[in-house]
Amino acid sequence: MADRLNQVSQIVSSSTTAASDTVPPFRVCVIGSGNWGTTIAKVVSENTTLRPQLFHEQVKMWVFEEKINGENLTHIINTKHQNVKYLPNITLPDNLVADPDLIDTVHDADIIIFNIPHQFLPRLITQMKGHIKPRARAISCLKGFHIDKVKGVCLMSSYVTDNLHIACGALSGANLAPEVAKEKWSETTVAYRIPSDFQGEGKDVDHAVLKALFHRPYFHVNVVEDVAGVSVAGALKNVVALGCGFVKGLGWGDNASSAIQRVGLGEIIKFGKLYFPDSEVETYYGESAGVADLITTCAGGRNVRVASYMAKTGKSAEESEKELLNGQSAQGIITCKEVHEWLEHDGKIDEFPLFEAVYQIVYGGKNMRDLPKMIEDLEGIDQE
Ligand SMILES: NC(=O)C1=CN([C@@H]2O[C@H](COP(=O)(O)OP(=O)(O)OC[C@H]3O[C@@H](n4cnc5c(N)ncnc54)[C@H](O)[C@@H]3O)[C@@H](O)[C@H]2O)C=CC1
Ligand SMILES: O=C(CO)COP(=O)(O)O
Repeated sequence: MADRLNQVSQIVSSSTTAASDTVPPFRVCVIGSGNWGTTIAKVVSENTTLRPQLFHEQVKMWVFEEKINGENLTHIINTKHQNVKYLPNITLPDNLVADPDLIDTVHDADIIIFNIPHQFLPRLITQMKGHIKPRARAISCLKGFHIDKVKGVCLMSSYVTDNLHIACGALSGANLAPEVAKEKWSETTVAYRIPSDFQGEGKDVDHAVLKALFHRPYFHVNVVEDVAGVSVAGALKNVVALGCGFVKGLGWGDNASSAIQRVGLGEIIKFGKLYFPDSEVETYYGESAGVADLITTCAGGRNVRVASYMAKTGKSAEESEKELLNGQSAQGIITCKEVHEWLEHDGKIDEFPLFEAVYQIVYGGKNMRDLPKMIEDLEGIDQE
């Protein structure tokens, strides 16, 4: 692995770079500083230090500024090298610089990594318009969809491309941030399609460059082209995780959780193939972004914890998220609504009974004890 990554650096350093606004060493920035945003910023900052021919060492991380005990979070990150609110007790590299100014963070970046709760993306994109390099490249680590009544269900990476006119891929996998931040081994999938204005090997971002940016000894990267499959799986597993959290909170055990995951995987693939026919079934089974992320999230993610708390306390999803997560976001709460709105608009609600059941429990006051009835065809069976 080290040899392959060194080869990339050599190709880049030996190439004659054309007069272009985006050439190596690439400047990298991260938009977002939550639990995963800060973790990924740590990962890439470690790699930019290691590979100076390929990347500028400094990585800027845009922070939605807030006060912690009267002090700016950016100041705390830049002086104590810790994100005390969203990733406490993890030391961040010195070359990672927190910046509260979005435009200052992105204006000179060649690689923009989006990593915020997905509901905030449209507002940030609006602010970024006209302030980025025209040939910047992007990777979205977001999990969720944008629903457009005309275009339909839209990937976050497509939202970036449509609005900023830059190529955007996706990173997703079985990656609970606290484990990655502690450098416990995990895998991830990076999906990126080489754009038509690709400048050539050694002069532009390609799969090898992305591997060099994200791969760490504790964070193993597989790079593929299937942006849709990676993104759909990442978004929808959060909805399934809410279902698992309900049965977990009710004390129904592992068998029940597996049943939800089984149905959930089927609905994820069906949704993917229906709305993103180019997405590959192999991605859902064979990549970390597929079934592995489903399993890890349903075991110990925030969505499962929030839903379990709802089951135990009878509190709403929003209250539970607020009480449990200290400002972090359980993205399934919003995603199940997006999915419901789209399926209703498209007349396909009946084909996705688990997604609809989760939506109805979160927003429609349905009883989570009825989940089995809501997702199985029990016609002709007497219900006790
Ligand atoms: N945390 C995890 O384990 C993983 C998360 N993800 C995904 O990564 C994305 C980002 O998640 P996290 O970094 O964990 O975020 P998070 O759930 O920790 O959210 C907190 C972040 O949201 C920011 N925020 C709050 N209000 C805001 C506003 N009005 N505008 C902009 N930002 C605002 C906060 O400043 C903070 O940086 C999500 O889509 C999530 O599903 C993916 C893999 C792992
Ligand atoms: O996406 C995740 C793991 O890959 C994190 O899931 P949660 O948001 O449910 O913690």
